[in-house]
Amino acid sequence: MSPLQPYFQQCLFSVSGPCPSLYISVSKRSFISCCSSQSQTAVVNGKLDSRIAERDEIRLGLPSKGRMAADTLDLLKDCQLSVKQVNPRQYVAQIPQLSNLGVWFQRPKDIVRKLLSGDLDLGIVGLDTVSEYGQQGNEDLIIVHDALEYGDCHLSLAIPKYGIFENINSLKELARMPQWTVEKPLRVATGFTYLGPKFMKENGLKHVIFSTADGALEAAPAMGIADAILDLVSSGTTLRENNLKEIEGGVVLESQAVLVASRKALIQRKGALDTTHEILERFEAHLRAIGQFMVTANMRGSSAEEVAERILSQPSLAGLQGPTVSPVFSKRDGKAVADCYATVICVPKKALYKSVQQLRAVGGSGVLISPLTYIFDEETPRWRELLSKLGL
Ligand SMILES: Nc1ncnc2c1ncn2[C@@H]1O[C@H](COP(=O)(O)OP(=O)(O)OP(=O)(O)O)[C@@H](O)[C@H]1O
Ligand SMILES: O=P(O)(O)OC[C@H]1O[C@H](OP(=O)(O)OP(=O)(O)O)[C@H](O)[C@@H]1O
Ligand SMILES: [Mg+2]
Repeated sequence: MSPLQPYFQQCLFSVSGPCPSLYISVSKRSFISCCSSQSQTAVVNGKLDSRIAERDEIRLGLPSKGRMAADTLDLLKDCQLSVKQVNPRQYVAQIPQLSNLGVWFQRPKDIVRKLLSGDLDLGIVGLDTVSEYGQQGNEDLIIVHDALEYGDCHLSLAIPKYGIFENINSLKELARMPQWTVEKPLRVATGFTYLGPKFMKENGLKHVIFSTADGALEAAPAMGIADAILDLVSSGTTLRENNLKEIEGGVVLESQAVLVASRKALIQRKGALDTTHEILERFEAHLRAIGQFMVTANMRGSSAEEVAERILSQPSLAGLQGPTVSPVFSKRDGKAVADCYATVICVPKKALYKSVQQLRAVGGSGVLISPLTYIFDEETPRWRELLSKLGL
């Protein structure tokens, strides 16, 4: 029997107050996943007990399947944080570089729920999932990195291109349509039952009702089940193929993969903040590096300054902080003499060929190009931001 079971029996639906999202999750969604036996958040004698579960490992939740799964593993691999998973059906794995961390594969929405319940400490999911299942505004979730640069999509309202909607192209026009009344509200099909109503309310649409389904929502208008849908869009193909259109002002949220953490875990769990710092630094340094190449070349010249001046005369050769120019020594008459210089610069991928041409134009030869793994800068702004969100 879990140590919390007696509490659950006494106060099954009294988990509220400081943690309202837990209450909503319990009443509207999966009770079991929110009230895991390992979570130590419970109301005892009217007080919130917010101790975190005792365990030695820090837990990172990663998507077990779906469109985020492979890209998440690729990102970690590119950051030299490869996940060692014996086979894809095994839901627990390790990252050898982070010895105090265990990886748990879960469905994206369960990652967010388990962060809230204290069963996970860190997770990687889409911002849409955090916003929907983390009930934005909940103080216990912190976005550590908000732009991991994959899983891009947006949550958007879409209506049919035909019939009464033919000339409706904005949310304002949709709201002004005389058709929507108390008796006959606008019917919206969505899987986003928290963000959907919130968005409509914020935008002053009064007569709206929602229905929900797990997928293929784009069929709902043609089936006569709904007037509009609210769903994720990336390429726009599914909308187009189902004769639907997005409207001005209808985007609820722009989303991409994010690193999210439990505030409680960062503050209370031993090692969690240090591990988060390392993951954040590696992500930042890698994401900074993927847009850049390192270019090295030899340059003849009379001095390092003269070579640097020639390089800086070219618009694409400034590098991240100006070019590095170092003497290359050869022995002449028994003496070490520098008559050639090596230059190293970082060049954005899209300017690569232009940079090579410009290097050659100012006397560069033997140009070598290598991909960059990391660019570690000074302390990242995201880390400072995280510390300030934690009040540290
Ligand atoms: N075109 C897209 N459609 C849906 N999700 C997308 C799209 N592009 C990127 N994503 C991201 O991928 C996530 C969906 O991943 P996945 O399909 O694995 O989850 P899911 O469908 O919510 O899971 P489940 O099958 O458990 O309902 C979204 O939350 C979003 O962040
Ligand atoms: O803009 P697009 O690139 O066409 O992508 C959008 C579609 O992709 C997702 O569905 P998914 O493939 O997950 O299928 P489902 O709706 O059955 O879950 C989403 O729910 C949209 O239907
Ligand atoms: Mg899906």
